[in-house]
Amino acid sequence: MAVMMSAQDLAFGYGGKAIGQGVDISVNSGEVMCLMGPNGCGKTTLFRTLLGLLPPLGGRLEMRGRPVQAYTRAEFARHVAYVPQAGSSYFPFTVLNVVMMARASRIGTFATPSAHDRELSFAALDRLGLSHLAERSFNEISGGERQMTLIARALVQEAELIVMDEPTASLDFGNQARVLDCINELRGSGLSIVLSTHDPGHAFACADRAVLMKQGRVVADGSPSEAVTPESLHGLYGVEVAVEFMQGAGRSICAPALGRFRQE
Ligand SMILES: Nc1ncnc2c1ncn2[C@@H]1O[C@H](COP(=O)(O)OP(=O)(O)OP(=O)(O)O)[C@@H](O)[C@H]1O
Repeated sequence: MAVMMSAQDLAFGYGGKAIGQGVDISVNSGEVMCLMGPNGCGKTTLFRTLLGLLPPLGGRLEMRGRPVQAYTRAEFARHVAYVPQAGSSYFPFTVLNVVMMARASRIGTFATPSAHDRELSFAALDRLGLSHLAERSFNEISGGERQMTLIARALVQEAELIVMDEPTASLDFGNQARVLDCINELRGSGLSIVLSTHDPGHAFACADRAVLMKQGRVVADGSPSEAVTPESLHGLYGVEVAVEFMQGAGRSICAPALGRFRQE
């Protein structure tokens, strides 16, 4: 399998101060990697570095065998798309226009989108079941719809790798499932995806690889069943966690064992 992005002995952080170091990870073509770790362990800082927004403080970071810093922003955007957390929105644009804006990396920032760009944007919305929202204001749709719109936006960028920062954060149960389903569908189409999550069960739901990070260092990296275990999760979060296969869901799920269970 071709390596899409790789980091070797990567150190990353802000203003010369390392938040993480000694990170060796690689994302293969068509692979979904799920990154997890406690608050403040450095997930977002690592993502900013992978996205070329922060310069590496040490080590090597390559996209398709070429240092990330050697790419121009426009060139890089043709390979890598970013899905930020939807949060609150201040985009006074229609959903279709928010998606279409991502075509800028293909057509030039100041070029006018063509009928083809419009068609592609509409098709991406349709693929995620959002076409009925195309003319609605991005400010006036729900958080889940916004998150899915941002995924559609990443798709029209036609990148090979999509980096998603906690794509299920603040989504209700149904929308979390829709986003995970959507990631699974994209995974089948050959795209590489790196996502972060606070629910280790998401690794079983949609990932080929799980990477566990603590205090800026990778402490486990493997298939979800190798890397996500009661022991590794206890080491990561300091709580007892049950990791069990659930027949009805067709995959393993993770649930913290609360006080009542600990005493049994
Ligand atoms: N702009 C910044 N300048 C300096 N330090 C920062 C900056 N942003 C974050 N940090 C620090 O870097 C560390 C890692 O933060 P980061 O946001 O990468 O963690 P995270 O794993 O994404 O956390 P969370 O799960 O809470 O989102 C934290 O100690 C944080 O205080």
